[in-house]
Amino acid sequence: MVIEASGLGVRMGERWLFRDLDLAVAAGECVAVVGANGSGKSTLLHALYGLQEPTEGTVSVVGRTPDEREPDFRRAVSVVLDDSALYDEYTPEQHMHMLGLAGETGLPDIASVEMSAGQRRRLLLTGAVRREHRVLLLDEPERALDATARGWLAEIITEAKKTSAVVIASHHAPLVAKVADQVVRL
Ligand SMILES: Nc1ncnc2c1ncn2[C@@H]1O[C@H](COP(=O)(O)OP(=O)(O)OP(=O)(O)O)[C@@H](O)[C@H]1O
Repeated sequence: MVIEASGLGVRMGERWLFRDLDLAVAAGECVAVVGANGSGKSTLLHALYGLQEPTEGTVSVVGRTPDEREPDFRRAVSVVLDDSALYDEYTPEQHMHMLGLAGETGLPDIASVEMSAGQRRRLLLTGAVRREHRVLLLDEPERALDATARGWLAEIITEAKKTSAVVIASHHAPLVAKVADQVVRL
């Protein structure tokens, strides 16, 4: 298994967001985490990336305890967790170049700060899926995307699944129905 969690639980103050959660995701599989606002979906993704210490239980991703500061871990794990990972002044091509990638993104050749929310999201998603990875973690990837881009999103996740283990948190039922092999409801 590329991603394994056993008896995982996170408590915020007095409240357990989730508890006794077991997860096993192999390469070629996508798990969709669904649930109401505030149910703990982002927190679970953060635990898989080492940004949230579990209160109880164990997590292993690519055979390691998640730690986003660790270069080998970062190399193996591609994420889109929020919109903060762009450089305001950089164009799409400059962002791809920074990731060691070339190629057309289909996005306008303007600084990311001038782009719409949906265009920025497409740029983040493009960078995440094009770089080599064994794990893909996407938090509400459908956010700000129009109908055409949502279709594209389902395609890039399906493509990414061919080589990696994928976990998405999503509120978009059609996307979950298209790409998920397992659904975890929080
Ligand atoms: N650093 C923190 N300190 C205290 N509480 C937090 C912290 N981070 C998240 N929470 C709380 O944990 C709960 C779960 O938050 P989380 O963002 O994981 O939910 P979510 O399911 O992703 O929600 P949404 O669908 O709105 O994105 C929320 O009630 C939130 O207020």
